[in-house]
Amino acid sequence: MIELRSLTKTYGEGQHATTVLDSLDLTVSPGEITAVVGPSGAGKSTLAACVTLLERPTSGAVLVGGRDLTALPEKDLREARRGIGTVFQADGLLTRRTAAQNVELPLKHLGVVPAQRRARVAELLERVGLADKAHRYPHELSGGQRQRVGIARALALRPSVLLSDEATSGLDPQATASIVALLKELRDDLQLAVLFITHEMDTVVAVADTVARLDHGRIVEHGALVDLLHTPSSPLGRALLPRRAHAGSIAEDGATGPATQRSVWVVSHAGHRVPADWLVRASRALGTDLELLGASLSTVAGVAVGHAVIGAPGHLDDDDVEAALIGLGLHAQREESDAAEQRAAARTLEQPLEVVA
Ligand SMILES: Nc1ncnc2c1ncn2[C@@H]1O[C@H](COP(=O)(O)OP(=O)(O)OP(=O)(O)O)[C@@H](O)[C@H]1O
Repeated sequence: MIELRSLTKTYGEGQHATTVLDSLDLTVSPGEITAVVGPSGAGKSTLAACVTLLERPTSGAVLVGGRDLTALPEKDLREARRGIGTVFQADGLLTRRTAAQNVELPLKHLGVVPAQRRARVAELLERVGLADKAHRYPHELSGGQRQRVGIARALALRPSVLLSDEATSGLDPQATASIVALLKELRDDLQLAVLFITHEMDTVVAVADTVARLDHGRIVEHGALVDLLHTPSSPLGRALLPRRAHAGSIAEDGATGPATQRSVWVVSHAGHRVPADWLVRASRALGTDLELLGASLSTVAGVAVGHAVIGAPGHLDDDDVEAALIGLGLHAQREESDAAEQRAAARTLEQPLEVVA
């Protein structure tokens, strides 16, 4: 487990002081992946540096397994840092060493005897799916494979916490997916507490159990991923599952009549409670057809989540439409947008509708 308590980092002094981390509290439990997201300059890199104590926090505590790292003198810190394995964006592998030799380095520095080192390296490479690449040099490996070697090296000293600082940034989607799968496996098999710092929202949705949003050095939102995705009032929930533009019958030729004669609703789809045929049921309840204008739906942690944009004929009362949708377990919010905006949105549609099984 890793606990950050009132973690504060201020650079400079007096008039020139800048507080980059501001009384930050965060706990990641064993077997949990917590993603920390935030815009550029929010303090993500500083957080990573303070967690490993490469930067000394100005105040506050970093506890790993209940032990406060900030209270330790430099000589004891080295040993305590072994509790945290780190993986960075640049894999940081030594180019003239093989994958096995790179993984072996922390064990060598610790003075582990050669026979044990070899056994542990073999076990680690097996663990990350690279047993057959032990003797390859970094330039002979793909980006994803290099990052796997980095993860194996980070695990060499059996840490209880894994800090991933933009570890998947710059990887192609396939390699990212394979690293995400590996991190989840490690979370479950080794009961690691994983602090996953990233700016990639798609990856957060794929990997995180909980998400914290960092802004100006403070955690301004924090919660379980699925809860955030089901909370339309949550900026983080919205950012994690971006709404696709409207599509379909909002055509330039106004084939279905002027868009102003219809109300447009954004419906958040919380799959565990909503019947699959909710659109048909809502239409039936209202005695008229609702139109599906666009949707972005996917499955997270086995639950269908996402947004749909629907159009309701203008003669319907807003309260009735809302009641029909809410009655089916949906969140519904009427969109204030004029026809011109809707046509623009239709033109900017990027992706086809994803169909959820
Ligand atoms: N050594 C330093 N001295 C003064 N200010 C610093 C120092 N390091 C970082 N900062 C400031 O702290 C703030 C947070 O920086 P940080 O690099 O942690 O943000 P970030 O969220 O990682 O951003 P990015 O996603 O762009 O890497 C920035 O405003 C930055 O200018």
